[in-house]
Amino acid sequence: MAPRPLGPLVLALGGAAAVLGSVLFILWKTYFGRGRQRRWDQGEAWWGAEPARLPEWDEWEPEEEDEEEPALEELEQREVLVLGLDGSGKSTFLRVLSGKPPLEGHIPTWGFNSVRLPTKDFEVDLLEIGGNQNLRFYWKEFVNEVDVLVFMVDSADRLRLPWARQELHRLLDKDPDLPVVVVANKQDLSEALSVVELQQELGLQAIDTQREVFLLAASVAPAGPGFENPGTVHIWKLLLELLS
Ligand SMILES: Nc1nc2c(ncn2[C@@H]2O[C@H](COP(=O)(O)OP(=O)(O)OP(=O)(O)O)[C@@H](O)[C@H]2O)c(=O)[nH]1
Ligand SMILES: [Mg+2]
Repeated sequence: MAPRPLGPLVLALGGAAAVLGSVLFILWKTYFGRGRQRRWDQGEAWWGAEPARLPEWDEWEPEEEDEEEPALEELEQREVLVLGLDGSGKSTFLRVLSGKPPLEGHIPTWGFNSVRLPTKDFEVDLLEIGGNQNLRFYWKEFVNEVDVLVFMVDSADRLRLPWARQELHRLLDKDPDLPVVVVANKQDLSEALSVVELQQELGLQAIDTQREVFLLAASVAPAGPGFENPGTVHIWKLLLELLS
């Protein structure tokens, strides 16, 4: 039997991803697009909607509030964007950071995935955008909105390292001042490239020395027992330093 043509299906999936990406982009822009201000200001919904209007009847009297609600303590926000090819370990990183166990297998992120982690001085929003090829197109739209970029690399995925390199450099070109933490993930795997090899493969040695680019070896979810350093702690410590 002749193989069925995949063209229409691929087109439909591509179209769906494009629509999804646009919607996500709009959501992101309204959610993140107000700089570093707190986004849940009193009386305002987080998506920027108008607060509900009260009816304007003459006889209508609002009930007197006895006590004012105590103001929420203002904590500044910091934004970290987590990007990298599909399967590099972004969702796993967010899960482990927020104290959850890694999921079995790869469940692709078809859009955004975020966690908010409080610290003593500020709250850190970590936001992953899926690494699927259709979503990568939107990555560059977000780099100017954040304080730090984490770029996750699967150190054992040798075949796709040139793609990772290309995407990383596109992002570096987009915002020359953005601090970047490149995570050489999956160091627990025997076929993983070392940090020195990755520095070469990702073209990091050629980057302007003024620029803040860090390359950290990690294994955010080691396969099997016996791998001592899970690798999220030193990434988190570096992020806190960069965000302070
Ligand atoms: N061996 C090993 N596997 C890992 C590690 N980190 C993540 N994985 C596995 O890699 C697979 C993909 O991880 P995800 O976190 O879903 O990847 P992702 O970057 O979010 O992928 P997309 O959402 O598709 O962009 C999962 O099966 C994880 O368990 C690691 O440090 N070592
Ligand atoms: Mg994911």
